[in-house]
Amino acid sequence: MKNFLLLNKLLHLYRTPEDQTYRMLFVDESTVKKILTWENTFKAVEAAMQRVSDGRIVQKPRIMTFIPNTSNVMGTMPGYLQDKQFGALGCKIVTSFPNNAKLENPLPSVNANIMILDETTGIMKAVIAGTEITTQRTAAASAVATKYLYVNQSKPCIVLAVLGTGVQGKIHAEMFRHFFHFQEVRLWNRTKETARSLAEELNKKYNTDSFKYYEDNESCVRGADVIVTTTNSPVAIVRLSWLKPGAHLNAVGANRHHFNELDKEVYRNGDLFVDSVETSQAEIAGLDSVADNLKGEVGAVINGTLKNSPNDRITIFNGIGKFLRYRIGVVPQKELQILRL
Ligand SMILES: NC(=O)C1=CN([C@@H]2O[C@H](COP(=O)(O)OP(=O)(O)OC[C@H]3O[C@@H](n4cnc5c(N)ncnc54)[C@H](OP(=O)(O)O)[C@@H]3O)[C@@H](O)[C@H]2O)C=CC1
Ligand SMILES: O=C(O)C1=NCCCC1
Repeated sequence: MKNFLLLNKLLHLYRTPEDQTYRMLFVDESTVKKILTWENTFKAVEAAMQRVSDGRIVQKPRIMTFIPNTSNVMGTMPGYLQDKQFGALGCKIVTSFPNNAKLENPLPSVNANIMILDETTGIMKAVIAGTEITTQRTAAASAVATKYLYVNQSKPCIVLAVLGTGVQGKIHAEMFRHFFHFQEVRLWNRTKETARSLAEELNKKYNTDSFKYYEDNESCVRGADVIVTTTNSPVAIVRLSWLKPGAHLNAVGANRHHFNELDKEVYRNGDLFVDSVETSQAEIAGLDSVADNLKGEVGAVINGTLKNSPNDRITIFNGIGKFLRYRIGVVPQKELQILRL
């Protein structure tokens, strides 16, 4: 992290000496794209998960505003972290409008902005475009969970199956291959052509033939070591009988239909880990029915206060998405000149 300093330090520079108020800093999407790296996003998410489990946060379940008669939703995620280096008071607003992807000129279906407020005055200091941060952060959360629940157990990273090849499917496929060196990355999508063309695009980009297109979800999942689901599917797209003992799953799809991409039997026969027990209990419909399978937080595994599952157990990570995950480590000071208003 040599070139990276933290946003809160940067923001001190915006205090004007005359009136001691802050100028508002706006960091747009293209600036974020220039300065974010997968490595730093991974480290930020890893640190944030640890802090959630250390109890060094104030973070209530987010407020989801469902827009009637549509599948559109706005999530509001306030949070506070007391920490000299990483401290933050802020709020992310994220929308999920699934039909954006089908527009004549497609837009991302998930869009976000992050507001940062001064911890002593409560004055807003910055608005940071949060769509790329959300994209990378979500895949990094799955990657951190996979590292601590699966890879660190010396389990094989040969075959990755990615179900759903929208924005999240694509970044999961690329990031997981980058971090864990999967030999084969299988891609399945409801609209088959999208998976086929993504496999082609990624094989070309990385000069490889490891990205494989699959016609049906069952054959995509059978034999996979790690499975990622990134769809809006309201019904299960992964069944227990397709899974290898000891496989790891990251269930990312989280719109109106939290918790539905994996068949209930998968949860009943697996160990479930989350990023925050408190917010997951509030948000994940049906969690009560598999309460015995909820083992705890990934951060607790990282901190060493929660034991990993036995090697032949199926493990599942359900990430909900948190303001604090976005806040830390996001803006490198090296870009100070670019960001100075
Ligand atoms: N947990 C978290 O923190 C986050 C969760 N998400 C969630 O991840 C999911 C994917 O997001 P993103 O990639 O940005 O969205 P995209 O719109 O880019 O992709 C949506 C994907 O879902 C598939 N899909 C939609 N409806 C169905 C269905 N009924 N059955 C099967 N597949 C379906 C689409 O397939 P097709 O091409 O056929 O339409 C496409 O592959 C969403 O549920 C989103 O809310 C996203 C970001 C953060
Ligand atoms: O946490 C997030 O960010 C999201 N959660 C569910 C909907 C899309 C974005």
